[in-house]
Amino acid sequence: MTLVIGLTGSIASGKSTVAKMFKDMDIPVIDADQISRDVVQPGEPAYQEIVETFGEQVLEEGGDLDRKKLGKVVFADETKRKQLNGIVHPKVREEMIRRREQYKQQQYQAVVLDIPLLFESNLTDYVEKILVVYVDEKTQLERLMERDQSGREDAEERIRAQIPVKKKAEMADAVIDNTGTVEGSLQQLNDILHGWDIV
Ligand SMILES: Nc1ncnc2c1ncn2[C@@H]1O[C@H](COP(=O)(O)OP(=O)(O)OP(=O)(O)O)[C@@H](O)[C@H]1O
Repeated sequence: MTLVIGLTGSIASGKSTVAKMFKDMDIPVIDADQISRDVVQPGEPAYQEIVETFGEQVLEEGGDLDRKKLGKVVFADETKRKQLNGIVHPKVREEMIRRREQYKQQQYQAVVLDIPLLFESNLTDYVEKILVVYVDEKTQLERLMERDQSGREDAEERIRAQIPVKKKAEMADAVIDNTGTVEGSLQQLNDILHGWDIV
C-alpha cells in the first residue's frame, strides 16, 4: 500500500526544502505548481480554452502564454479570475490524480503531493496524511524577504493572503518545525516517516 502524503505550509515556510528531502529518499513528489505551469503550455488542454476565453492579448509573440499579462487581466476582476481557475484547476487536479495513481500502481511506499494551497483549495481529500511545514512568523518574514529580495510590506501582504501557517499546523497529521536548521528538519521528517512505517 502506498501512503499518500499531502505536503503543505505557507509561503517560504520550507515546503520545497522538505520536498527535496523526500526526493533524496526516492519518494516521488508531485508538484502542483509545476503541473499548473505544464497544463497551460501550447498544445496542452488548458491552453486553447484560455486563448478562446481571454484572447490573443495574453500570448507572447512566440505563442506561449504570457503569465504576467494573464495575471494582470484577472487580478482586478473576480469574475475573470474565477473563469481562469475554472479552466486550470480541474486540469491540474486531473493530472495530479493521474500521477498519484501511477505511483500507487508502481507500489512506491509513499507518494507526496506538494500542494501549497492544500487547505485553501479544499484538496485535503486527495491525501491520506497531511504534513505541514511550519515556521515562526518572524523567521518566515525574514526568509521571504531574503529569498525574494522583497520589502517588508510586500512580504507581509503575501503572507497574509494565505491561512496562517500556525492554523494549518493545527489541522495537520504531522508538523515539521522548520524554524531551526535544515538538518533538524530532516531529523523531524525521519521521525515522522518512521511513525508512519515508512523508510
Ligand atoms: N531550516 C532552514 N534554515 C535556513 N533557511 C531555510 C531553511 N529552510 C528553508 N530555508 C530557506 O528559506 C527560503 C524558503 O524556503 P522554501 O523555498 O523551501 O519554502 P517554500 O515553502 O517552498 O516557499 P514557497 O511556497 O514560497 O515556494 C529559501 O530561501 C530556503 O533556502
